[in-house]
Parts: sequence; structure tokens; C-alpha cells
Amino acid sequence: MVNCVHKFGGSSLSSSERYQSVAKIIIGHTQPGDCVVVSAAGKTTDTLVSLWQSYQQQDTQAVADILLQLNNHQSDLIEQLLQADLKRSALKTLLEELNIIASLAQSEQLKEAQLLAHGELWSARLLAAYLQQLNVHACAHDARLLFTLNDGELRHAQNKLQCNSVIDANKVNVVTGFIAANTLGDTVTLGRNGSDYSAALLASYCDAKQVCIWTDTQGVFSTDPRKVKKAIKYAKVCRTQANLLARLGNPVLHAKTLSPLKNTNIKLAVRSSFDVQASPTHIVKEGLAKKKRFITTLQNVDLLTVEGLSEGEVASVSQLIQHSLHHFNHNGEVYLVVPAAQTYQVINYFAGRANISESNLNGCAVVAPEQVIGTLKLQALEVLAEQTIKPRFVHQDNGYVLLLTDQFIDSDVQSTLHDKLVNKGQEIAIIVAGLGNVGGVFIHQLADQFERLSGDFSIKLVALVRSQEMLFNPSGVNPQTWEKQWQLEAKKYQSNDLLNAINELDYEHKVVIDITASEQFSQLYTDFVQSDCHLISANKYAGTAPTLWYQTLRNNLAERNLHWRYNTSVGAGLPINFALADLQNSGDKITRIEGVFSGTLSWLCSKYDGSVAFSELVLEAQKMGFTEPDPREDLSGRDMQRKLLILARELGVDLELDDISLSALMPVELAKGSWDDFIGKKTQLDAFIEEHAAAAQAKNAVLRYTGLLEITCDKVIAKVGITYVPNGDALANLTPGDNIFVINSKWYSDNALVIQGPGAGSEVTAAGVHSDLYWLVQNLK
Ligand SMILES: NC(=O)c1ccc[n+]([C@@H]2O[C@H](COP(=O)([O-])OP(=O)(O)OC[C@H]3O[C@@H](n4cnc5c(N)ncnc54)[C@H](O)[C@@H]3O)[C@@H](O)[C@H]2O)c1
Ligand SMILES: N[C@@H](CCO)C(=O)O
Repeated sequence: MVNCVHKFGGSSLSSSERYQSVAKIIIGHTQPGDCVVVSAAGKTTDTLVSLWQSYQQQDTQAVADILLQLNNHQSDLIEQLLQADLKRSALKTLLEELNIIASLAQSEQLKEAQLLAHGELWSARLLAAYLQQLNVHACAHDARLLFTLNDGELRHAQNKLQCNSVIDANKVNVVTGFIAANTLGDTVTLGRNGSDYSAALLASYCDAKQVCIWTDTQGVFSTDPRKVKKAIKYAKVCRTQANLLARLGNPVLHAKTLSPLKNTNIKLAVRSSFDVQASPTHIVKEGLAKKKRFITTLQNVDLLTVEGLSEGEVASVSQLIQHSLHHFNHNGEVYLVVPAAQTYQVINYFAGRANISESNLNGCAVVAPEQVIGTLKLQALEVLAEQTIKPRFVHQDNGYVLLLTDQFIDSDVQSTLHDKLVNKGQEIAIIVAGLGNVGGVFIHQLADQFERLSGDFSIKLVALVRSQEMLFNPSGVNPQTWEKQWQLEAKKYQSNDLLNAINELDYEHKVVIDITASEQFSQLYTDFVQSDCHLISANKYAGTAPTLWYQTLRNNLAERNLHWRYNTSVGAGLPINFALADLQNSGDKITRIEGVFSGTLSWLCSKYDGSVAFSELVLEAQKMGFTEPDPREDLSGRDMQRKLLILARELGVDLELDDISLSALMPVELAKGSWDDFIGKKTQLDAFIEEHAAAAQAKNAVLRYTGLLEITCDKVIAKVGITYVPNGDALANLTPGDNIFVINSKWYSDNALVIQGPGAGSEVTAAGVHSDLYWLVQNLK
């Protein structure tokens, strides 16, 4: 049984390294019986097309040169991928085939489709052989034995039988894309991007569950992400919109690919073979995805009017020119949008029934839900007018508006259109993890924040997550009554349940807000990013993870244009990260940060005067919501060490957590054991503090816990620990619970910049998380 038909295009097979990656994907994503449809490697089809053109021009030297070029390319791939007998046999077959092409060219018997078919044949054979070498049960199939056409029409019943008898249920079946045979057994091609079509056909003939198009982009975006940085990748797109996009210039989807899936339940996924971890876009049946907004561009097209045009003719002429075509009725006329290079072919096809109405057009199309398309048309016209672009032809229809212009729509105009038309009205899904001191207050404040945040976006709280249970509701949880809803609907979950539910969310933007103190939860960040989630963390674990993991996370975020905010991980609600970023962005160079970066330790040290045992104060700080869940994370200095590392990384200093030297504000042996064990030994803590306080007093100083980061050209000093601060010093006179950051830089060298204020507490921290959310929403506009 075929579960999935995978398809890899030319760019996925452009080098031996790419073949190796594709093989890895196949090993990880297929089961016996699955099919893998392949295109010609890299630019092989283009090379074969130039061979055909040289042959037609009877340029024998060029034919010989191109044959040599093909030989070199294919032999290199074979040499780099195959070994021993597999290599010898592949090289021998290649040479025989190239000799046959050369002699057919010489005797003037070369046929175009038969020649072009070699690209796919070489890919399928090489990939199957390489998989065999990796001990995968794989075989190659020539699709000419699977798909037969009669007069351009597929013979579905016959093809279904052929597919079901040829496809091997025990192997991975590597099938050539793009090619088929006619009833005489001659080669025919399925048109540009025919391999996607081959994959969809094969899936429909074999009743597969899914087609997976592996390509060089991560899925279907609101507009071309290479031109518009803020393009949004959609998790789901419905088939009607996908169809429109395919006909209106989206380079990822092709109308023909969708047609065999029309009355089936076969799912279609578009995903990246270059970034396997990235979540795909699913093309789903009507009603299973919200309608989205898209902008496509068109270049160099002509507009034809055609008398008595039928759907069948559109399909035939698309096949003839190997391009998806869009047609529509406008003021009683039927129009066809045709690539200018093919206009004469199309006019000839219609033999007197087609006329050029407008020529040399560029332009764009806006695809969107029916109810907003009228408004978007007006906004698009406004944007174009501002750029002095006056459309020559405008057509509004169900779910789209087409604006054909003289001028080319460049990426600046495309970005402005995207900002004004697509970025408005998007939905943001918020997932909040951690409903403790800070999380509880955050949710409480959220109800009031919605209105302020919702100017351009519709924001919904879709999930509340605790360590064991979660409440997940894609249509939204009311932050005012969440506790009631929690009692009725919260369920036990495993990480995978959460990740799958997030993956399924049909929102333009998703934000995971981590207000846990859990290292385990922070380790899911890479998965969240793969599901295209922005991140906001009060949790410090991800920011202080080993450099390799941390850097990979950052790279993955950057590749996907996702944001990560973590201002509250240092200094709670104080704008320390903002200030550092701002100074650096304005050209300053920070050389030193010294201070007290722990609310708990600030409060404890300032409060302690010997009248109340230190351990009692620790319990009080815990009650006030200042401490970490286990206050030893604070007392050990570890929490402040994490903050110093986050600051250092913010300044581009490459450190690991243990590179920051640390002395604890408690006897080290108390770090071990349970919290109850610790409380049982609290007198040891009290004695330790008493001793340090007395020593400080003897020096006319006070006991404080401070941090220092000093960056000079040849070394970095990074440490946190106990300090005896002279009475009168700014660090000695802190309001209990305050943090202080004394910053020296190129511009603040003699007179330091000081940021001071509450460094812990649920209200200020929750407010800081809201500030990160506000920043994020502003930056999504
Ligand atoms: N309290 C503060 O003043 C303050 C200030 C700045 C930053 N922070 C940071 O904010 C975070 C939360 O602090 P808090 O004081 O609210 O702690 P808390 O212990 O009161 O709350 C943490 C919550 O996270 C939940 N949790 C634990 N593991 C989880 C998991 N795997 N998945 C989902 N939820 C999980 C816990 O059940 C708990 O309800 C911590 O990382 C802390 O360092 C706190
Ligand atoms: N426990 C932390 C919370 C803020 O990160 C502190 O006291 O500073």
C-alpha cells in the first residue's frame, strides 16, 4: 500500500550532497510501498533543451559539447555517490545512452520528448541505486510504464491498473516525474513542473494518503519570501485558494498538481528539503482552513479575449504551452492571461477565436477571503497610485482581484502592498506556559491588554500549559474566565500532544510565552521554532543553554524571520535588554556592567540585620514570589550567573555558564538534597550569613551579592559572588528587592549609566512580559 508519494524537484538533487540529503529524508520519512517521484537533477532539463535546440539548428559542434557536459555532470554524480559494481554499471549505461543520443542526432532521428526524458531517468536510477547501496529496498520505475495518454488525455482506468501492478509494496519506488507515454508507446511530457503533477497522479492512482512536495522553500507564503521579509508562512491553505494562487503566479504551487486530488481525501504538503525540521504547509480541503490573504506578482503577460472558451480548452492549451493559465469573465467577454512568450502559440491554437486585448502587462493579484476583497482592491489601488502606478486592467472576482499594470511590481511595492493589505487583520495565537506567580498575573492582565494590542491583529489566547495539564482551544480561551474553563477542559498531556496541537493551529502568527522555570520546557523551543512560533521567555534556561544549542536556536529563528524576546529574564520588568540593544545599535561599545541582578538576593541582603534569621527571610521572599521555585537557585548564585550570561551574550561575548565564576550565598553542601533537607539544615545557612555579615561590618561595609562583566580587548572578566560593599556605595543603599545595573561604555565611560528598580515580583515581571508581547506585535506590523 502506498502511504505517501514524495516528490523531489531538480534543486533538491542538484549535487551529490543534495542526493545524500534526499536519501536521508527518504530513510526517515518513507515506509515500504511509498513512492518517490524525481525531477531531472539541477539544470539538466535546461541542458537537454539546449541540446535539442542545437540539434534543430544542426549545430553538430554544440550537440557534441552539450553531450560532453551532460556526461561530465552525470558521471560526477555517479562517481561521487556509487561504489563498485553499482558505479561501473551506472557509468556503462550512461555512456551507452549518450552514444545512442549522439547517433540519433547524427542520423536526424532525435525526438524532443524522448531526449528530455533522460533527465528524470538518470535521477530515478541514480537515486534508487544510491538507496540500495545504503541497504534500502528501493527500485527505479520509468513512468512511461505507468502513465498513458491518448490524444493528450490520461487513460485513468488503464493507468490505475498499471500503477497498482508495477508499484512494489515491499520497496521504496523511485519514479521518474514529468514523463509519460502515448498509446503508441512514444514518450510525452507532462509540461513544466510536470513532476509535481506526476506525484499527484500517482497518489490518486494508488489511493495514497498523502503527497509531499519537497522543495527549496518552506511552504506556501503570503507572498514571495525572497522579496518580502515579512512574508508569512501559512500552516494551512485551502484548495480553492491554492488553485487560484497556482494560476495567478505563485511559483510554488501548480494548478495541474491539484487537479488529480480534487475529489479525493489525499492530503498535500509542501515542505523544504533544505530544512527538514521546518513545519510544512498543508493544502487542505475546503472548510478545513481559514481563507488567508496573499499577494502574487505577474510579469510580462498578455491578455487575450477568446470566443466560446471551454474549461477543456483551457486545460489543453495549458498542456500545449506547459503553463497554468487563468481565465475569467469580465463585462461579458472571456479573458485568458497568457505569458507573452506563448501568446502566438495560443492564438494559433484558437484559430481565429482569440485576440490580444492588452499586451506587455505586469502586475499583481490579491487573493483573499471574499468578504474583504472589495476593500483590499481599493487599498491596493491606493498603494499603486502612491507609487504612480496606474493599472491598465482591473478585474475583481470571487476571492481575488487582478491588477494588470505597465510597470513591473518591484519588491518595494510588493512589500508595501503586503504591509497594507496582508499584515492587517491577521490572527495571532498566544500559548502561555507556566501559570505560577508571574504567569497567573500575566493572564489576569491579558484581558485588558487585548484591546490595546488588537489594532491591526486579532489576538487570541489559545492555550494555557502547566507541567502536567493543558487547556488547548484553537478558537480561544477567555482570559477572564480561564480558571472555570480549565476545570472543565484541561487535560493531561505529553510534549508531543502540545507540539502537534501547535502545529495544527491555523493562525498567521503563533507566540509561545514561557513563564515556567523549567529547563525541560525550554528544550522544546527548537520544536516551537520548527512550528513557526515566536518566543517570549521569562524563563532563563534557553538563554543560558550550551552555545551550540543556543546558536542553532538563534539561527533557526533568523532563518524563519521569527522573534525571541526575553527582557524579563534579566532585571524582571526593568528595560535592561532594551537599553543594551539601543546603545549597541547606536554605535556605543559596552565595556563593563556591574551590579546586583537578583531581586531575591537584593531583598535578603538589604533586609538582613541579624534581628530575624536569614532562613526566615528566605521563606518570606519565597512567599512574596521573588525567588525561583527552589530558592537555592537564587542562593547558590546560579540564577544571577544565568543573568550575567544572558547579558554577556547580548553584548556578543561568547561564554558558557560555567565560564562565569561563582561563589554561593550559602554553604555549598546545602545545594544537595530536597527542600525539606535544606530547611532541616537552615541553621548552617544562618551561621554562614552571620559570619559574612560580621566580616563585612568589621570592614565598615555591608554584605551584598553582586555581579561583574568586564570586557577589555584581550580578556573578559565574568563573575558573581559575595561582596563586602563599603557603606555609602550605591550598591549598599539599594531599596530591598531592587536591581541595579551600572553600565560603562565608550559614551558612558566616566559617569556610568545606571538602571535601577524592582528586580523581581510578579506584577513587574508580568508587565515586562506584556512589554515583550507589545514589542512583538508592533514588529509584526
Ligand atoms: N518571580 C519573579 O519575580 C520573576 C522575575 C523575572 C523572571 N522570572 C522567571 O519567570 C519564571 C516563572 O517564575 P514564577 O515566579 O512565576 O515561578 P512559579 O514557580 O511560581 O511558576 C512557574 C510555573 O511553571 C509551571 N511549570 C513548571 N514546569 C512546567 C512545564 N514543563 N510546562 C509548563 N509549566 C510548567 C509550574 O507548575 C509553575 O506553575 C521563572 O523562569 C523565573 O525565573 C520570575
Ligand atoms: N528569582 C529571581 C527572579 C527574577 O529573575 C530574582 O530574585 O531575581
